[in-house]
Amino acid sequence: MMIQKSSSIKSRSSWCLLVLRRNSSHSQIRSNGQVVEKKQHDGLYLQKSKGQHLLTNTRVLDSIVRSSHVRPTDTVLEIGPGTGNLTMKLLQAANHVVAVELDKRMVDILRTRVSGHGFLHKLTIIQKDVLKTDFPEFDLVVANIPYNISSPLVAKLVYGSNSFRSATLLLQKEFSRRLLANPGDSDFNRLAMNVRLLADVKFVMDVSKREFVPPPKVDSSVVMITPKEVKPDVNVQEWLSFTRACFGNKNKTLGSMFRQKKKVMELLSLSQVGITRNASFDQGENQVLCLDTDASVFKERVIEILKSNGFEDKRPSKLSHSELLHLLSLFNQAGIFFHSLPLDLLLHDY
Ligand SMILES: C[S@@+](CC[C@H](N)C(=O)[O-])C[C@H]1O[C@@H](n2cnc3c(N)ncnc32)[C@H](O)[C@@H]1O
Repeated sequence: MMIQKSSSIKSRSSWCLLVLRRNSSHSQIRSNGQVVEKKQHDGLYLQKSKGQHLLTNTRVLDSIVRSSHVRPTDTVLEIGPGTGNLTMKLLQAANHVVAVELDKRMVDILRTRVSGHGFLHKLTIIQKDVLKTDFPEFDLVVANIPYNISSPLVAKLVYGSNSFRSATLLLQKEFSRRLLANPGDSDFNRLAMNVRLLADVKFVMDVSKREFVPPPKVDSSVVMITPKEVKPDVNVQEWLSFTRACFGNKNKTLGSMFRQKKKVMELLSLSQVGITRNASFDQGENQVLCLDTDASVFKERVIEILKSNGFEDKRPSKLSHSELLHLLSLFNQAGIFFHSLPLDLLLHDY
C-alpha cells in the first residue's frame, strides 16, 4: 500500500487532502470535519477525529517492538491497530495480539492483511471504542495510540483492573514529557502525579512527525510505563478525587485554592469531599455536615490543616507523592474524606 500527499491541499489548518493509492486504485481524502468521500474500490479516508496517523517507517516499528521486550509467550494488547503496520510486527514476536480498533474500515483491512500472512489465528480484534471496552487478560501493551484520547487511556491502563508487565506507547512528544516530568518541573501535572503514583515511566525514543502518514502537526515519543510492584497504601479512588481537588489550578497555592467559596461549594455539592465530625474536632457522633450551613466550617478546617502543617503556601505541582499522601492522611485524620466519584468519571476527567 502506498499513501502519498496530494498536491491539492486546500487548507493548512484543516486536514490535508490526501491521495491513497492501493492496488492501483486511488481515492481522495479530506477530513476537515466534513468527510468528502469519493468511493474508489478499497480507498481509505484517514480521519483526524480518530487520530489516524499511520506509522510507516519499518525501522521505527521494529525499534518499538524491540524496546517493548515482548516474549514469544506474550499476549499483547494493541490499541488502534489501524491498517496493521505495528500489528504485523507484533504478531511475529508474540503468542497472541488483541487489537482494539474503533473504525470498521481499518478492521476490515487489518483482517485481510493478517489473514494474507496466515496470522489470523493469533489475532483477536475488538471493534469498539477502547475507552468503553473491558480488556481481556494481556501481558503487555504496545501501541501507537490516537493522541486525542491519551490522557484517559493512560489513566485507564494505570488505574484499571488489568495487571500487565508494561505499556510501550507512542505518544505526542509534549504529552510524554509531562509523564516523564517530576514534581517542580513546569510541565508536571495531575495526570503525571497520578500515573507516577502507581507506575514508573521511562523515555524510549523520539519519533519525527515525518514517519507518519499523514504527518501530524507535532513530533512524538515512545515511553514505557511499568506498573510498580509495590503500590502505596492508599485508596486509589479517594486519591484520584483528592488530586482532582488539589490540582484545580496547579499553579495556585493550596491555601488559595481551598479558600475559594466556589471551590468549597463545588467540592461539597459534588459529594467529592465528605466531612465528618469526629473526635479530633468535637465529641459528637460522626455525621456528614450539611452543605449550606457547614461550608464555612469545612473551609476553616481545611485551611487550619493546611496552615498548621506547612501546606498553605505550597503549590500542588511542587509537592512529592509522599507529601501529598501525607496531606491526604492529615485530612482523613481530621475527619475529612474525599469521597470517590465514580472511577470512570475520574479517569476521563483530564
Ligand atoms: C495513530 S493511528 C495508529 C494506527 C497504526 N497503529 C499505525 O501505527 O499505523 C490510531 C488508530 O486508533 C484508532 N482509534 C481512534 N480512536 C479510537 C478509540 N477510541 N478506540 C479504538 N481505536 C481508536 C484509529 O481508527 C486509528 O486506526
